[in-house]
Amino acid sequence: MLDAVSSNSSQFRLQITPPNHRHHNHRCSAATLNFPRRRNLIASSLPPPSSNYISQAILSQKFPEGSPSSANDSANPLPKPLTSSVASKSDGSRLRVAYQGVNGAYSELAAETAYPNCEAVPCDQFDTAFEALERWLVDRAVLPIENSLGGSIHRNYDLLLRHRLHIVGEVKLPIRHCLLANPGVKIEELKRVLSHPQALAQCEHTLAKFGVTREAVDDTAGAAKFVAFNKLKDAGAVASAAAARIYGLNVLAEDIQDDSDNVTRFLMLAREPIIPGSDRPFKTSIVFSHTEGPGALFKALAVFALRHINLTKIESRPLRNSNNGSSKCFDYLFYLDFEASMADPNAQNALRHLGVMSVISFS
Ligand SMILES: O=C(O)C(=O)Cc1ccccc1
Repeated sequence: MLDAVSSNSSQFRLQITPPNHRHHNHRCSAATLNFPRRRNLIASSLPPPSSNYISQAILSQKFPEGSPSSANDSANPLPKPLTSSVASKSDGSRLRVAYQGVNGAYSELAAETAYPNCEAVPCDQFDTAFEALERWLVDRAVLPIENSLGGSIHRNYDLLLRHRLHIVGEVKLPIRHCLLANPGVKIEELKRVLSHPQALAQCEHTLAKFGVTREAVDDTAGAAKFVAFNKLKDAGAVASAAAARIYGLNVLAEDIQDDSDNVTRFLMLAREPIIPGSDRPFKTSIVFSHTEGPGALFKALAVFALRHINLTKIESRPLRNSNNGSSKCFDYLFYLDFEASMADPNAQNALRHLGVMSVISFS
């Protein structure tokens, strides 16, 4: 159930009460996946692979209508045409962009950077933001996916697969953390510091020097709000300077991240995919799985290397419930980002090859 809940700061914050077993049908239940049949997979209706060896799904792009295909590839039909993405609302109203956290969170800043003049909508949890998008309560959702110090935000990779949404853009934000406390409180008086786990990890060494214990909460601005509203004297928060202004806290220390070069990459999600073009650089995200075999991953990556397509990121996540009672404990999903548009036949062929490879390997 999706409810709009009024928060103390006079704005709405979305909360969802999940019905029991809500996500059960989203779990992976077999050792191999046939992505195109799984409705929770985000974008693509790629033709089902002919074997279980490699299956794949496109996270961020689909093939454009009428895209060219070479004679060699004509046996393998292209996925269905795209629908167009909505850049701004036709009635002139502001784009509503859901983010996890409260006013002053970095994700809010990411939303405003990606969509200037948008209405950023705070949500209790990521699931809430995603469901708000799925239920047309908002037009976009924003999701932090990786940080230059803390690495990938694994939970958010998993979330991408649990929802039928499309990646339509990304922003990279420099993150400058501050240590915040109530007016009059000195650093020496702080016993604990509250923040998002990623923020705490990014400031690990600095916080260790201050001799405080770290307490993880849902978001940085939420930590600041909690410290302020409870007028805590022994607790501070790691959050942005904007959060300090919003909740009336003092900035005790600036730039407390362990490395000044601290950047977080956020994804923008929509219900509809964008139409990939060739007018500007595009990036495509896919997810695929493969079964065992020497060099399986090497061969999968080679389809891109052979075509001089640059990979920008690879991440693996365990495939849940894939064990099936066998002695093998781990199967993986691979998330891959590459620098090419799906309007580019070279990229189309690479993905076909990824599928075709499975036929070759099994025959
Ligand atoms: O908690 C926040 O403010 C977020 O938006 C998540 C986050 C936390 C730390 C760095 C970047 C994003």
